[in-house]
Amino acid sequence: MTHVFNTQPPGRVLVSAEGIGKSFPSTDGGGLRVLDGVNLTIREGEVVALLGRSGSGKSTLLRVLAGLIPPSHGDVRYRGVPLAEANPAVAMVFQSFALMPWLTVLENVELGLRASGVARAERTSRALAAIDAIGLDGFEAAYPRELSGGMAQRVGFARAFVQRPDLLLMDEPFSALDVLTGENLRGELMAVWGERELAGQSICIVTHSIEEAVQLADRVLVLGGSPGTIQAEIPIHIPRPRDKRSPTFEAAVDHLYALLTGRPPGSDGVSGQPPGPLTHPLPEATSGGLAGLIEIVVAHGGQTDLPDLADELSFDIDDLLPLVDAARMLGLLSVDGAQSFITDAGYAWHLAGIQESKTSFADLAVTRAPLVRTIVRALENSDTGALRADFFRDLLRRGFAEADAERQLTLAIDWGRYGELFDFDADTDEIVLSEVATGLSALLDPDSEESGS
Ligand SMILES: Nc1ncnc2c1ncn2[C@@H]1O[C@H](COP(=O)(O)OP(=O)(O)OP(=O)(O)O)[C@@H](O)[C@H]1O
Repeated sequence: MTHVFNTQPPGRVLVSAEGIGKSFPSTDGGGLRVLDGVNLTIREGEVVALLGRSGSGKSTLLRVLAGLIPPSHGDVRYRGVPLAEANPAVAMVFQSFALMPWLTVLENVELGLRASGVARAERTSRALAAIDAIGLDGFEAAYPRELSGGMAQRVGFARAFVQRPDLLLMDEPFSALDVLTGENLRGELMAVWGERELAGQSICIVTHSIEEAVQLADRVLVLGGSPGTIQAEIPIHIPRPRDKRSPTFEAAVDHLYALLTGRPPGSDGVSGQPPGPLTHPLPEATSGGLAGLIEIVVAHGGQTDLPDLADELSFDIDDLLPLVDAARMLGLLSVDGAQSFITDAGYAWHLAGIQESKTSFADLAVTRAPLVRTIVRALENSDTGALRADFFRDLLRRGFAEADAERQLTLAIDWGRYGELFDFDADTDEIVLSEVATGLSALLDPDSEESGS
């Protein structure tokens, strides 16, 4: 396969989205706002990455751009014309491959062409060419169950290429694959795209991997906040093929890391919003995970570069950042740009014996983790020191989708149990205050809320 890389400057606007907002109905009957005021354009011939953490609305935005779901506000235009339904000039590649198990590779690839009425001879020759281009030659008669994940995703790509789309939309296409397979397939995708014969003219890829975004994109749009907005647009002017070890590549990765941790260099501190369980959710980190992170940072001399650490641990951003966020929420780590530093409280927690470390964790959780504080306060105000978990579920459903609300409660219970603040009785579905927590009531002084961030 010849590796001719696309070096054309971006052309005319292909897709534009203006003022996009999207809400979903929430379980309490209100609306869950997922996107707000999103503006973006995708031009002919460019690769755009939508980078953001889990839940930032990336997949939702991609589906809106494809015309698969309507926005609640704003509009999407394709070559200047408002999009009212699924855009036929767009092809999609999904993380889950989404192949038809009862069809062969060739039939799966032909499927879209058959639906759009392409004659048999043409669809077979186009499908065979696409299969060949993505390295699946010889597997035409195989069924999806006979293929490895990497091969199955090649079918996903072939099925998209064969449509000769103007725009290829990809939703985390490599994240279900092992690291090496993902790396290979990324390289091959870019080679096929460079040839321009089969691939889409433009690519928009959703990813939560910073390295993947820098590897592939001409522009990275950083999605974040709640509801999600585009928080930064970073052009990547690194010639292709890109060398991950080059200083320019590393500098771009560090810059995006700093943006995603939400702390540009020199600005670690408390956020402006008053902390509450709905505005300051608990990051996805268990007490055990936190202890592991602090241990590793101490082993690095108390300071570490986050992208290097992620690399070392073979973590991607979704694995590492919630841990870092949780450690920062509890004041165990501070973050400046892409550097993290252990704090005095972090050292103290690390060095403490088992009981002492539980007590200091309890102090930090009650003063700095809004949901834990809310639970302790509510339990203290109940006659029996116990409340049905549904009481807190109802509160959380006002700000989160069902699964996220449950996740928040599970995390709070893990943190509360570790600090011996409260316990959860699965039989009665009750959260019960512990004696330790009763002794912490002084920390629940309203003034102490300001210390949470
Ligand atoms: N059809 C839906 N109904 C209700 N809520 C939804 C729906 N689709 C998405 N959401 C919610 O919207 C939020 C954003 O989801 P989305 O999948 O767009 O985020 P994401 O950034 O792609 O996350 P991930 O990387 O985890 O896939 C989540 O809280 C999700 O639960």
